[in-house]
Amino acid sequence: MDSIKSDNVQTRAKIFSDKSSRLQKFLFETKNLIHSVRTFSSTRYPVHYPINNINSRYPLQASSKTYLSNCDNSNELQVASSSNSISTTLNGRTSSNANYDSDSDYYDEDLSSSSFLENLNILKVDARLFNNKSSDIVSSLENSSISRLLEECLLNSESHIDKLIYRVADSSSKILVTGDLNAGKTTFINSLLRRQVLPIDQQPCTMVFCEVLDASNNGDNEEIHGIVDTLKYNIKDPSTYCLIAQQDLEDTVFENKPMYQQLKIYVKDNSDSASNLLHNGAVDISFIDSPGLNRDSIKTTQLFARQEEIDVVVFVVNAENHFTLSGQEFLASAGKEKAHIFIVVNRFDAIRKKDRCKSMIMEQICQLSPETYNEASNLVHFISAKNIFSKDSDTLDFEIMEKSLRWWTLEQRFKSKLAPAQRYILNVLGDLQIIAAENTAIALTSIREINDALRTSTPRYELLLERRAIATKHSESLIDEASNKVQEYSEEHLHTTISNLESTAFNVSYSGIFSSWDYAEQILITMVDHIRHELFECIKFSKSIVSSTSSKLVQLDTEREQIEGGSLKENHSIKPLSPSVEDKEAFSDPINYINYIMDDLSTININFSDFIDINWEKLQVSGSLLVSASSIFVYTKASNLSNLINLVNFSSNLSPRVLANSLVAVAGLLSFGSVFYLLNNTDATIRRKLATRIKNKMVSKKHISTGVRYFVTASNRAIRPFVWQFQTNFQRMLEAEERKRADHLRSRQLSQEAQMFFDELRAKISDISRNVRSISSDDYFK
Ligand SMILES: Nc1nc2c(ncn2[C@@H]2O[C@H](COP(=O)(O)OP(=O)(O)OP(=O)(O)O)[C@@H](O)[C@H]2O)c(=O)[nH]1
Repeated sequence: MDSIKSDNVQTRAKIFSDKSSRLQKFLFETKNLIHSVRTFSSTRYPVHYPINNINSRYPLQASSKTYLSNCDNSNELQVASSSNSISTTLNGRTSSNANYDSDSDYYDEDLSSSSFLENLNILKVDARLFNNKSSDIVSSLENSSISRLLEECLLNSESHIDKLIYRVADSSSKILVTGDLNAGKTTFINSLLRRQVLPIDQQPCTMVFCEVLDASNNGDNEEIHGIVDTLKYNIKDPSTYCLIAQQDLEDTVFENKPMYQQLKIYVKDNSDSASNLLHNGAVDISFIDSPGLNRDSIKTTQLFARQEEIDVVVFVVNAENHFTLSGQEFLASAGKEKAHIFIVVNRFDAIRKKDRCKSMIMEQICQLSPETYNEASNLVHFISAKNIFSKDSDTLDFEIMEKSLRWWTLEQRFKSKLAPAQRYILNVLGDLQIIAAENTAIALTSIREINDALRTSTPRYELLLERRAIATKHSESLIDEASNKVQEYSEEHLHTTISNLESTAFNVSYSGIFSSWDYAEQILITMVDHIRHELFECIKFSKSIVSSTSSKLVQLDTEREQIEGGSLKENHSIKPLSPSVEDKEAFSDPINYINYIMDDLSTININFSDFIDINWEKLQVSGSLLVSASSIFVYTKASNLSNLINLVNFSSNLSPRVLANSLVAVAGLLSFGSVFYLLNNTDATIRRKLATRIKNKMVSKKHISTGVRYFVTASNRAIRPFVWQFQTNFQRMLEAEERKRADHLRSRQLSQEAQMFFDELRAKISDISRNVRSISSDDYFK
């Protein structure tokens, strides 16, 4: 009683307010932390669950264990491990099995538990969800899916913290007054208010829950609100309640027609603040008068008492009846929620043998609620509520009870409002610590593995770069080599062909002067055909060069494939050139050009001059002889022979006749010889002349150089795809390697980011946990 007397409500209220605002701050900080984890998980790095440990007998993976052993204060994790007292789950709900009123060491659990992972709130929920029938589902879930589950849990946790913040900030307290029929519950409340607010009757009369609140909650207006649906009730929205006139209150309370779930009665209490319980400057208290317990009402009242807002349950016992069966049943049930019940044994004035009554009732309390019995001096009061209204009566017991109730309400307020929030923060932070430790370990492992992979892949990458440079150069040189070969061969071959063109027609038979024309035609065809043939020989050679070069490139690509080692998913290796599909397209241009040359050569017509040798020396001899012979012949025939002889006489001592005959014979012989000579070499002349003309045409039209260019270009064109493919394959191989390296670097950066994030998270968790734990209840309960 001394402690009660010395109780300073204002001081306690100040302590409460201080703790409340600190706790609110830490709730906000915890919420921000959870939010940051959720955001980090959804945007940067899917946070890992220690999912493999759910069913494991081992509490943590080695890495996490290491962390825990290094943790500056392992209690903060172990706080979360409290096996029986964890009242919250990470889906944001408070467990109905929570028993945070059971003792004052509610956050000082057995810290030696090694299997706190099994008690990880988040995982406990998930493990139950998945482990029932389909444990395979867990292992089949992608990390990202599990992360999404975590994000959902975190979101729920954030909204639960919002509720806790609201609850911690709420300065009001609710006292539920219940008990047997006619025990004097209403009289008790009226006595506390020092005012006949609620109707009283000798018969059981209260049919509805009536909450009495200070009018300051309703803008200082005294009003009675009949509420049909308490969940929808909004004091600012008149459509959510019915205004009940003061004179109708009695009928409404006695009959509750129409059916209200609850009445809210706003009253002004004009007594001084020290004795005003409703609005006493420290805590705003409201009283809820409930219908007397019977078969019909007990369940409803039990449910009502279980509500979070109910800080204190006052059980009113009729001293004359002691505990009825209904009363006993209620206490047994309420004891599961609230270990301590404030018991008011009323109508004590009507008891004659007070001590006997007291000891009998105390015995009953000892059986029904041992915790209450242990605190009986504060929690069990024998009073006469009615006496408050009679001036002569002794009200000391009532006043003591009143102080006790106020003290107990404040104490319970701490327990019901602050302690759950405190415990929730520690539990959530404990869970986050485990997740952070797991993720730090995973991030570190990942960084180590990536570094190893990068270390291994760097020499290979450098080798590939080197090989590519060599291979590119080599493949390009193969093209140049091929071009040079084709060029050299074609040029030499075609020039030789043109130079030796004449000899190609030796096989054509010459049948004499009268078939010279046919012979010339045949020669022309033969020579042009030969040129055509030789041009195609050049193409053949070019193709052979293409083929051998492509084989070399295939060989190079095979060597490349060996370096690749089958690391690429698709096979792009170069296929050897099939003879059947030798690049017709690539060689279509030179073939067209050959046809063009052929067309051009076909314009060469046989001329008369092709039969005449244009050798001037021969032509002079033959010509002079022919002229002499012809002159002699003409002179002899045209003038007369004597003249001729005379003429000869001047020049010779021969007899003129002999001389004339001789001249004719000589001229005739010479003329015949010349013609014979000319006609006798016609085939050679034709061959030479035609060969020369063809050659000249070939040279003047630059057919050889152009043709060679076509062959070189066509060979290049045929080889180029092989070179491209080979170089592309190398490039693809390098790109795959670069992609792998880029992936590694990206993953490493993410892992490093994650490591930093979780390191910081762990530090912040430690910080908040320490601060939250420092909000001890000790100073409050002294
Ligand atoms: N003698 C005596 N009678 C009391 C005392 N308190 C209440 N009563 C009487 O007991 C009767 C019932 O009182 P209520 O306050 O209506 O009882 P209740 O528990 O609210 O009744 P229900 O809610 O209807 O169950 C009334 O006639 C009161 O006058 C008391 O301390 N001493």
